[in-house]
Order: sequence, then structure tokens, then C-alpha cells
Amino acid sequence: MTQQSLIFVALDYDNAESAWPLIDKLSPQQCGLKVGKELFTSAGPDFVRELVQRGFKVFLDLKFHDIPNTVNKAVRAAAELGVWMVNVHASGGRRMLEAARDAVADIPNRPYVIAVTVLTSMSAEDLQEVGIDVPPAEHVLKLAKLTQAAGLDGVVCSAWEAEAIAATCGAGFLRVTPGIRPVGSEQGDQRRVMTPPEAAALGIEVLVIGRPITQAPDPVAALSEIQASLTA
Ligand SMILES: O=C(O)c1cc(=O)[nH]c(=O)n1[C@@H]1O[C@H](COP(=O)(O)O)[C@@H](O)[C@H]1O
Repeated sequence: MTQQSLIFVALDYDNAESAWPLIDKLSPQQCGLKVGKELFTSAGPDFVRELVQRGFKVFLDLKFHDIPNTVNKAVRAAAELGVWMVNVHASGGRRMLEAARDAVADIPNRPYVIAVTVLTSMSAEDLQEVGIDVPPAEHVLKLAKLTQAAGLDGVVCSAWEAEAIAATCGAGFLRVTPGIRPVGSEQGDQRRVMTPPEAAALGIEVLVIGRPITQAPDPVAALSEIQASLTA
């Protein structure tokens, strides 16, 4: 993993046709690509294989959350697509996380397997409504420790929790942070947000950025601007 934060562009398009014009203008040296539930459901595994074929690091963001056996098989299928990273939900529990880890154990050049802690769209009030009466930062840390104990490679969290995770889990445990918003861009459904330079200054390994790039009038220029802001 490099010192500088890697940017993954979240390709949240409703089909492959809408995604290709941007992908065609990007290079694997510039950024990674995240394929989530919307695009994967519509475009399927062949689309992911094509991105891998073109040399992109692909983060397959399907956030598996199911019984251990099912998650094991799903993570294995994701790994066989050649993706760079795949995720599950940490709240699936220790045995489910271990099953996700075991799924890739014997795969050469295996993908990173990481776990979502608390979605960046959730505030303390949202958490309370689902029965979690502690601040997001506390619950994130608890799930990060569980994820590490289960042998996974890192977590998805908000940038606000990234320092505490590094202090507790150590260097080498990946922090992948969505909820990144350049100054002036719309927060939308995200709640625990931070700007790209602030997140990069924390040494966060992977920044996931979607709408501020994909919905910009010139997505490539928006990406370049964000990239320049990281080192400014
Ligand atoms: O796992 C994820 O990628 C993820 C976890 C999380 O807690 N929050 C979150 O926003 N994401 C994803 O990150 C992307 C963020 O996109 P934007 O909000 O448009 O920048 C979306 O594709 C989300 O599905």
C-alpha cells in the first residue's frame, strides 16, 4: 500500500453503457474503480472482468451480510473475478468474518477482504433507532477490533474514525473511507463526511468518492482537482 491515499471512483451508474464514457477517460495509474450493488446488478460479472482486464484495481462493493457459509461462497466468487478488494458487513459477526477470510486464503494474489463498520450515511440518531446506543466512533472501533481479530485486512469507516483505528489496530490495517466531500459539494445522504485534503492528511489508505466526481460537469477534471488538493 502506498503512502499517499488512493482514490477509488464509485461508479454508481445504473448500467454499463452510462459508466463506460468515464471509464474510457481514466487510467489504472490514476485511480481505482468501485463497482457497487447498482451497477453490478445491472452489468454483471463480465463488466467487472473487463475492468480487471484493462488493468484497473477493482473494489467490488457488494457488502455481503449473510450466514457464514453463504458469505464464504460469495467472497470466493468475487475473488475469482480478479478484483483487488471485496467487502462484507462487520455486523455479520465473528464467524461470518472468519468465513470471509477463509474464502480467499488459498488464492494466489488474493483480494483484500475488508468489513464495513458503521455506514457513513448513519448518524448517532440513526444508530440509536437500530438499537445501538453508543456514538458511531465507539461502535466503529468495536467492529474494527472484531474485524482485525477475525483476520481481515481492514475496514470501511468514515474519515472521522480513521485515526482511532490506526492507533488501535496499527499500521497495515486498511482504512477505506467513503463520505468524502470536497468543500462546496453536496452532502446528499452521507452524514459523517470529511474533505479530501483532511482525509489524506490523516494518511488514510483509500478514499472512495462517487457523486462529487461522477455528477460533476467534467468528471475527469473533478478527479484531477481532488487529486491535486491531496498534496497541496
Ligand atoms: O462500502 C462502501 O463503499 C460504502 C460504505 C459506507 O459506509 N458508505 C458509503 O458511502 N459506501 C459507498 O461509497 C460510495 C460513496 O459515494 P458518494 O457518496 O457518491 O461519494 C457509494 O457507492 C456507497 O455505496
